[in-house]
Amino acid sequence: MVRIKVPATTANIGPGFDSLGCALSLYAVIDFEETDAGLLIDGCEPAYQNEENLMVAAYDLTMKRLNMQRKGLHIRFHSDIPISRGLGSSAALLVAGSMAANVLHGNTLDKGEILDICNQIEGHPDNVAPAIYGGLTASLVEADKPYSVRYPINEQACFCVLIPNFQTSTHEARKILPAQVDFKDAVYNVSRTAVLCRALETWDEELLTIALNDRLHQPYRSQLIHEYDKIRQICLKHGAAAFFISGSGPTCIALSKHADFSKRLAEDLKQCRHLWQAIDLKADLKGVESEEI
Ligand SMILES: Nc1ncnc2c1ncn2[C@@H]1O[C@H](COP(=O)(O)OP(=O)(O)O)[C@@H](O)[C@H]1O
Ligand SMILES: N[C@@H](CCOP(=O)(O)O)C(=O)O
Repeated sequence: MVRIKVPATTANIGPGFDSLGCALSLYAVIDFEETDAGLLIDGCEPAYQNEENLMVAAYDLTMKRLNMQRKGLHIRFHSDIPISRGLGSSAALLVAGSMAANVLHGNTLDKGEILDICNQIEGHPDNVAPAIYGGLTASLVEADKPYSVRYPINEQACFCVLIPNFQTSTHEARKILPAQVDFKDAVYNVSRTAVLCRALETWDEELLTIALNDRLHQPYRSQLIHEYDKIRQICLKHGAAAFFISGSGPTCIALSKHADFSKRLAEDLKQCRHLWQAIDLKADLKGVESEEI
């Protein structure tokens, strides 16, 4: 039996659409045990207790890569990562399933191969890469193959995640994006993404505020997020260095160097309708971990 611990992730980080991502200190812990036959999944909603489950899909694709076939599987699932909120729940499941199959069958695949398998299912590497490697990652895809590099992130960086009481689907939030962008907007994002990676390392607050802006996805997706403007104003009023949509939303993130930033927001959040929950997180630097038990 193997226990997999995998972090939540925030993708895009403002201008780095489908490229930047950071692992966060919020986790799913999942046990995988091979059995003689059948599939048993404990701990998640009945709707997900079947062969369609993303953990199972990633497990099976990894077994295929290993030229093996799954017999039976018992999964015990516990996750603090909310579903369909923009914190990479689907990537966490994929990474856990792929990693489990690998560890239970000789541990012959490296992290690059796990990334490749998970990206095949997820379709973009910006959540799965930090879930695997930890920390801040930048990724690209060339001829269907994902490549990721890791950037240092300043230890002062605090991510106050604001999670509302409604969901949005990543699939739907991708459909509303335009098919083409203005050249000036492309330059706006490319320049900010490059500068942002260094500003996150040095913690240059002036640059972080400017570089964390985006013209590719947030102007469209903010319309799907109830109370977006109100939440943004609250966070900036209380001293956030920057505010951005986590992944495809609806979770938003206030970036600051204050480890208890959520406390500053508590009173104002009571005035909002969508029961925004504020949680103070740090970057997770380890990425997925496995332990044979
Ligand atoms: N416990 C779970 N078991 C199986 N599938 C899940 C589970 N949690 C989430 N999912 C799948 O992941 C999807 C959510 O992924 P997505 O829309 O990409 O949002 P996010 O990754 O930001 O949470 C769900 O619609 C479901 O298909
Ligand atoms: N780059 C993707 C990231 C989606 O992240 P999720 O956590 O919302 O699934 C996008 O912006 O569509």
